[in-house]
Amino acid sequence: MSEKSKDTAVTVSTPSDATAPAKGSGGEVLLKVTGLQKHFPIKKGLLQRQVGAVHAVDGLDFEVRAGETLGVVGESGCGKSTMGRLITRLLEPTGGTIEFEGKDITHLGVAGMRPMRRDVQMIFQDPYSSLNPRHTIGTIVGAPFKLQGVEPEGGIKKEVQRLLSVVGLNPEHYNRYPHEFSGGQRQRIGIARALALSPKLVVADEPVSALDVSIQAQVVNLLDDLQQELGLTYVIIAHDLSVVRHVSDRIAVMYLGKIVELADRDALYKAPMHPYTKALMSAVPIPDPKRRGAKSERILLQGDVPSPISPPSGCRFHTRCWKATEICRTTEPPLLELRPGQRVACHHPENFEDQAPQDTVLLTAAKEASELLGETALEESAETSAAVAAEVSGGAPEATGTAKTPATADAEEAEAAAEAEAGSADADSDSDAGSGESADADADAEAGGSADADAAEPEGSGGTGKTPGKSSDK
Ligand SMILES: Nc1ncnc2c1ncn2[C@@H]1O[C@H](COP(=O)(O)OP(=O)(O)OP(=O)(O)O)[C@@H](O)[C@H]1O
Repeated sequence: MSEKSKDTAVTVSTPSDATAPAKGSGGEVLLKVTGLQKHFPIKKGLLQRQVGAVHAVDGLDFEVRAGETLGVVGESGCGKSTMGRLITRLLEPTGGTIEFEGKDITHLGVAGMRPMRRDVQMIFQDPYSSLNPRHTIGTIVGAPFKLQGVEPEGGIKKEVQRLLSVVGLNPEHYNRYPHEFSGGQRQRIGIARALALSPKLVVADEPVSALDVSIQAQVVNLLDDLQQELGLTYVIIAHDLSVVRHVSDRIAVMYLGKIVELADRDALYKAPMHPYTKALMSAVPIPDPKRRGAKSERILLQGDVPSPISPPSGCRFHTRCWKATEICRTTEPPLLELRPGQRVACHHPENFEDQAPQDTVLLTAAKEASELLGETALEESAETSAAVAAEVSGGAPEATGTAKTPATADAEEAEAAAEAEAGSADADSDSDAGSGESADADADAEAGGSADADAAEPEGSGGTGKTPGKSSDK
């Protein structure tokens, strides 16, 4: 455990201590998602006839292993939150399957889900709306016990106070109301509520994005500590790559309802293979001023994310990709494990041998996108792709990625409800995007909703001090 843990107030003593799996991806598969889809119908007219659908999540395959943290990143609207709500079963999937500990929970009803609610909890983004202002902290954190009919040893009050100290809050504040706490503290209250029933999997949707930067680090460190102490498994959804890098063992990059790359954290940051991942990475500021000068080319993606109502054909990223060729427009690339532990859905991956070397003519959109790139970035990309291709195939790089720089390529014309369980409150699939979190706090309680924080953060709560810049130590 890192040094930060020593100075935190995290003093946990649960039976899970002894059995907490080592941090990493070596555990058993806890959650397995196959072909997961969520299409929100678009209805119009008096008869509310369906005229289309928002393809929010469109065929996800991944698994989460016990004890690991899977980070999920992507631009706004790519379906991250929908994915989180699907795997916690706050939304009913349109297609695909979700297995938790080997059990198919894809279409379990409210009663069937009840026992599972203990094992899977969710932390929401907004600490201000996820706690009922009329209830005391004791009532909020103790609600899951009542909803599940669980009587902890020593009584609910004692257990709630223990949970408050676990998340770095003063147990004496049991009778206080949410407005008496700072945002950071409220986030901790939400985390305490999520932990009440000793879940196995915690899905945190943007757990720190509403917080002041200085408080983000504390909450991230608290989550980290709790994972180590309690052997938790996390799926952490965030758009901030620095946060994701800090907390994750593996990272899934989403674009327009699909996973385009799924890899171990270090591999992903060292050698991203999907051009979209590369572009996302290039947008992360380099904190070290000495390194800022070097390789500072930014890949500026042109335009907005296309509409999920009618996503582009083939590879969904082709309308914004500087490497896109005809095959990208026509054929969807499968998510393939091109390197051990690194799955990528791309015909022309970075840092790897080209998957469609015969297809060398850039699309018009690709040429436009490439204008925004620094020459050096393109050259470097071509060079590394060619070199790796040579290494992998043991032969000459020939007409692989090298042919795909704008300088050498020829032009060519071408053209892209929820099942609201106790916790979901509102979350009706067809009508409310992210309302689950803003809804009634009690409702979230059973599902495990909570989360957020801000400045101040007085009573030396857990996870103080460290910034998310601790890089490799997680
Ligand atoms: N209940 C709903 N009804 C219709 N469309 C929805 C609903 N919920 C989400 N969407 C749409 O699905 C797409 C994915 O939304 P989602 O909130 O999952 O994305 P996200 O990646 O989490 O974005 P953000 O980071 O902004 O929250 C968006 O286009 C969104 O408008």
